[in-house]
Amino acid sequence: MLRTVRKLPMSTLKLTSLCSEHACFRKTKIRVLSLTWQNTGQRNYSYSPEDVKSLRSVINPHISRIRNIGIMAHIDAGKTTTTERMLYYSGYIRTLGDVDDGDTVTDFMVQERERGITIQSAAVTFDWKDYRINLIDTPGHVDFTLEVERCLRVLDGAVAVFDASAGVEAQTLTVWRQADKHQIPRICFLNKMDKNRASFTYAVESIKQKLKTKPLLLQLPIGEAKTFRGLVDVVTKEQIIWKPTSDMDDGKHFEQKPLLETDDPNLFQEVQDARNTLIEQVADLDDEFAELVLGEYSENFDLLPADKLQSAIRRVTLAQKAVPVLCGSALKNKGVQPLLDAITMYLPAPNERSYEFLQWYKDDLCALAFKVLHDKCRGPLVFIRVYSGSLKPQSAVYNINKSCTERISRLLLPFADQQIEIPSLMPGNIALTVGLKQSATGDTIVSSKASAVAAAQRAGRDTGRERRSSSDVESLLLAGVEIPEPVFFCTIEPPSMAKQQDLDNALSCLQREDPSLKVKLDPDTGQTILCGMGELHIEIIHDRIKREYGIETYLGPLQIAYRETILNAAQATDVLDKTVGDKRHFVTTELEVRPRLGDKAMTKPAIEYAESVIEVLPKELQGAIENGITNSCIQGPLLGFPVQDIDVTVQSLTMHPDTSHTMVSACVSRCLQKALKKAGIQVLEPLMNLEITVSEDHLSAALADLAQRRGSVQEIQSRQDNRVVVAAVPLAEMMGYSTVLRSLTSGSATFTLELASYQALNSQEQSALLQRKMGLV
Ligand SMILES: Nc1nc2c(ncn2[C@@H]2O[C@H](COP(=O)(O)OP(=O)(O)OP(=O)(O)O)[C@@H](O)[C@H]2O)c(=O)[nH]1
Repeated sequence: MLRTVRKLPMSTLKLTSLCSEHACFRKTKIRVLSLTWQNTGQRNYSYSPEDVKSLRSVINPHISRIRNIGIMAHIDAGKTTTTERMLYYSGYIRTLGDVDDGDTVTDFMVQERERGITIQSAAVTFDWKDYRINLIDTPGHVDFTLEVERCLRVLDGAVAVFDASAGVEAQTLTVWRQADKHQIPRICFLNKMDKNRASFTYAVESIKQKLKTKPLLLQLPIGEAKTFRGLVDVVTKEQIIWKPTSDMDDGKHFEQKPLLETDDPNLFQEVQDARNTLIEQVADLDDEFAELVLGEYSENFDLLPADKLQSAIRRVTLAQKAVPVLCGSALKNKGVQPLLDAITMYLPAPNERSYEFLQWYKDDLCALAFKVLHDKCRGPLVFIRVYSGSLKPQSAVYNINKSCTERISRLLLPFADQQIEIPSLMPGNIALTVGLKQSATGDTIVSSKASAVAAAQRAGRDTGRERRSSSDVESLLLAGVEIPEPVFFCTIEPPSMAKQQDLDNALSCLQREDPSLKVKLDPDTGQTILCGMGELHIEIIHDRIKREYGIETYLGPLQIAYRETILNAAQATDVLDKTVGDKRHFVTTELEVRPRLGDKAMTKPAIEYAESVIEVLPKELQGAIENGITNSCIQGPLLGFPVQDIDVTVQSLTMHPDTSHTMVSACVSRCLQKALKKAGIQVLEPLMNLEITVSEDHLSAALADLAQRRGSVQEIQSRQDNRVVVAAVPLAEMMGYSTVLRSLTSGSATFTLELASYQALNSQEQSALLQRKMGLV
């Protein structure tokens, strides 16, 4: 984040269309198309159109040969650089891209290349040895955490990349927890072993302490920092040394041979000890292996064949009992090929993961749309992962989330800068679809509405519930990712009213790509409001509207998304009596509100009905009442911020038989506002977890600044030569913090900011805020 802005890409040339030739694949046509959205740099790809033949075998590989993996880490740990090396060694690209030169394959958005950070996850498909790897490079910046979680949803395994000089950093913890939630087996890659302060031991210890996991050391580095030149495979006791060749030091060539005692007696002993420890660790976690070790090989672990140990490591990794640890330096081209081998060897194939929902679908199609891209010529391109059944072009599919049937016109496999049109997509695989107009990121796609209902019924039976209605379907199926409420918002205006429609279109396209972006209308001013996860998030959206949609918009000042809650219980009544045409709408209602006590902030009110109401209330009216209550909570009575943590009881409701549901909602909504006002409103502000990594020299300046921001320091840790300050600070005090911290620390410090909770403003702060909002100060 505080890294100096990196160089602009040299070229903004559009990739020329490579080919649209037709080639035969078992009587089926395969077309190779160019990627039109990767329009910011000319790359040198290995697969030329003539190579289409070589792609035939990869179209639908056997499921056991597929690895859907993600690369995740703290910002700047080296995910994109590692991915770029993987693509190079696999033959996907012929020249190595560099994040600092802005010409990597996966960071293809202009903003990513300019800033040197990953914003959108990128999905690339390549082959390593006999395996198909679908790899997703995820963003490290905390504003894009949701993008990471969305991707984790479709991954079978992940590589967590660490900066070996920093160990576990703040964002690593967040993504690690997300991977725990989705039960994703992982491998750790200690990158940047060439850096001055790189320490294998320190990084491993930090994984043990902070991630509370059991690291399995599968490699030991040969040398550290400047002297880092290779590694030893602890399982096979082979040393792998990268030696620059005369013409190019691209890491393609390395020497792999057994490590002998005469090569380096100390290292030999270290490896011997590490292997014994590894065997003991794995035996502790895997009974089958323990039996083997205690039986045949108890006298001499040296005789234990490497493949037996590898199979056992695979089992414990898949069971998430431990995590293999590897090391290297992606930038210096060391350690990436063994990492690729480890991905194929230790991470699961799609059929080795267990998904509860699969039993409900049997062999029917069940797929997840996990990413949307907008292509100017072909409209939305939706990335789909198939879990069961198969997908074919020119077929109708049913989107459960949107309750609509859509048509897939084509299926494309993204391979380098080409897209290969494919005849079908089998379980476990990932591809791009053309033709889906409604589907958005996170939607569940099945073959038809009937198949969704059948799956829901099977699920209902399995869970011992009553037959479910079709409206219950979505709650049963592939759960999307929980989208946190945005903490920042601002108004956005087009240059003229004539451009409003274009802006609305651009925003709806961007929202389909990114569900963490929220757009709403200010009911008082009619202005469009943009809500995002952080300053960077909003900045990037603004920039994309300009560059990708050609609209120069004006953003209002960035504002904090406060919340409102109530201090006491209160009751209110309301009467609505309105005649529209010849119909009289008449409702009376009485509501009670109470503060809800609980750990988790909830913006959705808990709604109950008094006995007397529930006895006479027609079922269909319940929806209208609940809409009225929920809508009223979107805008609190004091400042118009969402109301959280309240319980509502509908004490009474009477109505004239002709009264429309809309009028019932309106009456309930108005009554709730009255009750909230009577209950006394407390404004809550977002409180953030802040983690600053700063050198000893600049620590006091950073702390002094923090004190002026109402920050409370919780802990100061040591991380190698740096200090890590862990603090809680109100978001309102953090506007423009990156600029201030940069100048205070000469650009050497970094920080991450993440929502912790909402805390009450004291009465002084609350009235000052009220005055500011009313324009009185
Ligand atoms: N010394 C050293 N630097 C590296 C290594 N790998 C990456 N870097 C540098 O670290 C910086 C960040 O690298 P990226 O690959 O963009 O890291 P990232 O994790 O993808 O970053 P985000 O996408 O922004 O989260 C760049 O300046 C890289 O050149 C490495 O092995 N050694």
